Amino acid sequence: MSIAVLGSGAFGTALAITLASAHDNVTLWARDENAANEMARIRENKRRLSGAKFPPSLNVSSSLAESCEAETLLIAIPTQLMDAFLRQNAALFQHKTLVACCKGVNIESGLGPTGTINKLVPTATAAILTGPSFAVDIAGGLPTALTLAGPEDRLADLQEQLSTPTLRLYRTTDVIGAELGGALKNVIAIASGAAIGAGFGESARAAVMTRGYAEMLRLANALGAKPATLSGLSGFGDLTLTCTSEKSRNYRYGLALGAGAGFDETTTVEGAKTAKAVSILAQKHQIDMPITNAITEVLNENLTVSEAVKALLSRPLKEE
Ligand SMILES: NC(=O)c1ccc[n+]([C@@H]2O[C@H](COP(=O)([O-])OP(=O)(O)OC[C@H]3O[C@@H](n4cnc5c(N)ncnc54)[C@H](O)[C@@H]3O)[C@@H](O)[C@H]2O)c1
Ligand SMILES: O=P(O)(O)OC[C@H](O)CO
Repeated sequence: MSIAVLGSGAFGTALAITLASAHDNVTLWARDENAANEMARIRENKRRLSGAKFPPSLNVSSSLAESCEAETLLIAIPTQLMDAFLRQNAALFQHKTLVACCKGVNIESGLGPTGTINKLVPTATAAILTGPSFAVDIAGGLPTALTLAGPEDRLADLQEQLSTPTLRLYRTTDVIGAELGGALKNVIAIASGAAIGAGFGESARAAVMTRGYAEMLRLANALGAKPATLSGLSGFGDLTLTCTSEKSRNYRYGLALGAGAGFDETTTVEGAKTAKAVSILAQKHQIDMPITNAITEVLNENLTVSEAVKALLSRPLKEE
């Protein structure tokens, strides 16, 4: 079985490293020819995942057509860029198994990664790989468990193909639940970071995480997800990791927001655009998502973090 990882950011590179350590015929595709040549030569992605050496068997290519000859294609580019990427290259993806490896909701379409694949490449089989993991941990061979969600008829084979001795995949057919868990937790991670960055303390962060989880569940239920999926790796598991670790870019972005500090705008922070996309979805489905909406208001510069907290605390008292 051949695998290509499309996108040589931190996550794509980490997945390619672990997959190539366990399987033959793994290719990492980078869109930039110079970057691909350098990675092939020095056996490392210095820019995105410095220090993680490539296994000798990992191929690196800047030819998308060649890379797409693989049977299974993992797409590891940020969510907001997937739409254009799939449109531009749709001819190469027909009848392929496309595994989305990103976490978010598209701000224009309101679709998650698999929804985007299904819309733009309907002949493909769409799956998603998501859950608690930092690229540096996966690439370093540290034990990691993720959720693989996809259609029943392909799922067990895919699970076998994409598992490695250190990367343990759990399967589910609840694609909506898996992708919503990964998308929504990033918004709550920004809120958690903001709580800590503004000096509100760890008890406040626990409140944000718990009430954030409650609103994640409300939206997921309304959109047809299974509650059990949200309590698994792709929901609760990833929420816990992302809201408590400074390795998370979403959490660090929140820290900077809370502290009124600057943040490198070129960093991938999926939760920022996803917050806005989710607020629109919540309004459409009439779901109460106060923390997500507060983050959207802060990002739109309609509220400061302190004003957002005041507004959250002054809501009418309610049952848990
Ligand atoms: N980094 C992690 O620890 C981690 C872990 C789990 C999941 N993820 C998810 O993986 C996804 C990607 O994140 P990342 O950490 O790899 O981001 P990154 O910022 O490290 O890299 C993004 C990559 O996408 C590439 N890219 C952008 N536009 C492209 C296009 N049009 N065509 C081809 N390539 C393009 C960039 O060149 C870059 O290499 C995100 O959804 C993120 O949530 C990341
Ligand atoms: O760095 P972040 O915030 O994108 O988080 C990375 C992963 O999603 C954690 O599971």
